Amino acid sequence: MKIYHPSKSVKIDVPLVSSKSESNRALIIQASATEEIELSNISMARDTQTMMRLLDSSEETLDVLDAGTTMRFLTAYATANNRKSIMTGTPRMQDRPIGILVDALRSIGANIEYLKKDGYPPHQINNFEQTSDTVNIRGDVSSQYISALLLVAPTLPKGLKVILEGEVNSKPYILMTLSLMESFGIKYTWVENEIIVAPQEYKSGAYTIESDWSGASYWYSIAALADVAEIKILNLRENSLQGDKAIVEMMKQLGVESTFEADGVRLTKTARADKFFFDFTHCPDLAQTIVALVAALGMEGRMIGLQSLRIKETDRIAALQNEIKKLGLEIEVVGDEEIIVPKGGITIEGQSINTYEDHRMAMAFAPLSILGQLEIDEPEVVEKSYPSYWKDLEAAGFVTE
Ligand SMILES: O=C(O)C1=C[C@@H](OP(=O)(O)O)[C@@H](O)[C@H](O)C1
Ligand SMILES: C=C(OP(=O)(O)O)C(=O)O
Repeated sequence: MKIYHPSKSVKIDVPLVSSKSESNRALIIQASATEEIELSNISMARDTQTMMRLLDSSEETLDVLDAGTTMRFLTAYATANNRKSIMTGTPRMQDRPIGILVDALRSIGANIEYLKKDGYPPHQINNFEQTSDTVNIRGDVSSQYISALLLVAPTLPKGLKVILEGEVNSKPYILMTLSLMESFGIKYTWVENEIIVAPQEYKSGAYTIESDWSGASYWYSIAALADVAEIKILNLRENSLQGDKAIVEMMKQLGVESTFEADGVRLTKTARADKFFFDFTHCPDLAQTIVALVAALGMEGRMIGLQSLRIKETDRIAALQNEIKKLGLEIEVVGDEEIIVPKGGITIEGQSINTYEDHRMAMAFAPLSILGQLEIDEPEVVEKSYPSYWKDLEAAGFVTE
């Protein structure tokens, strides 16, 4: 699909998609509760629609497609509810590790077998009888394993003590899980590296899902690149549960100021710093937006804390390196966790971007089409988290054909 922006002036109130991370947690809580839970503004993201469909399904095989949270949260949920299931997904999902979660569930009494490769989906969940109230789990691969355990913890007969080992990455996602649990009456303690959740029931309540801060990042990139930007993103809150609100801080270096209003956040252009630096350990989903943007602005940048990018929808470090190279700039990758963008700049006009079946590759590069016409491969990948992305961009004056 070709995309360009004829005027480089963007004036819009964006009706952003709602958060798939909040939605998928809230849906597991709703399914685990005996009392009524009312959820509003559930995300239209495919990952959330898949979660809803599978929670309602009576089939034995649960195919999550490419949804990481759906795979991890449903693995723990099916186990805790003694729901005999085969968990599977796309070929890429079958290459995304799940062994740390399966080992944790096995250590408290689950009987789970791998059907292809040890440590990876597909896997079969058999019977579960809780034999222990304590799990030890490393926190440096994916926080989703920890959130998955916590969401079911109150419903386990013995409750759960989760002992976190080593570094904990993506920590705001764990805090989001606990905050949402707390909204439905759950008490917990987190002291040093131990999170304790006693057996208890989720209480009735209502919750409105916030818009998606990860999706907001593409609008910040548009604001930074446009000549004129009058952009307001609707339904974002200053006291968000989402760690990707870190985009507000990050974009101060990249020339965009945020002002919170009652119904959303207003973006204004300001001066930018000479060099960009940020640690993405706790907000990995923002990395592609920012690497692409810094390259497009011709700035020098250093991004660290990127270790989880290699095991997401694609190897995102390799994907960024390949695509930015096509635009004429060699980014430097240091080990598995750091990218250095050299000062210079890129050429956009007439170039084409491969998206590697990764929604964030498409969404992170599309804003660069303010600077020239781009071709974006497999535009439908955005369905995973932000199905109305292209429609929203068209409303902001982008032309797609
Ligand atoms: O819990 C969540 O909702 C998520 C956690 C993060 O994954 P990791 O914990 O694997 O970094 C993030 O990348 C993903 O998009 C959503
Ligand atoms: C990594 C992501 O999602 P998940 O891990 O849930 O597939 C993402 O949305 O960028």
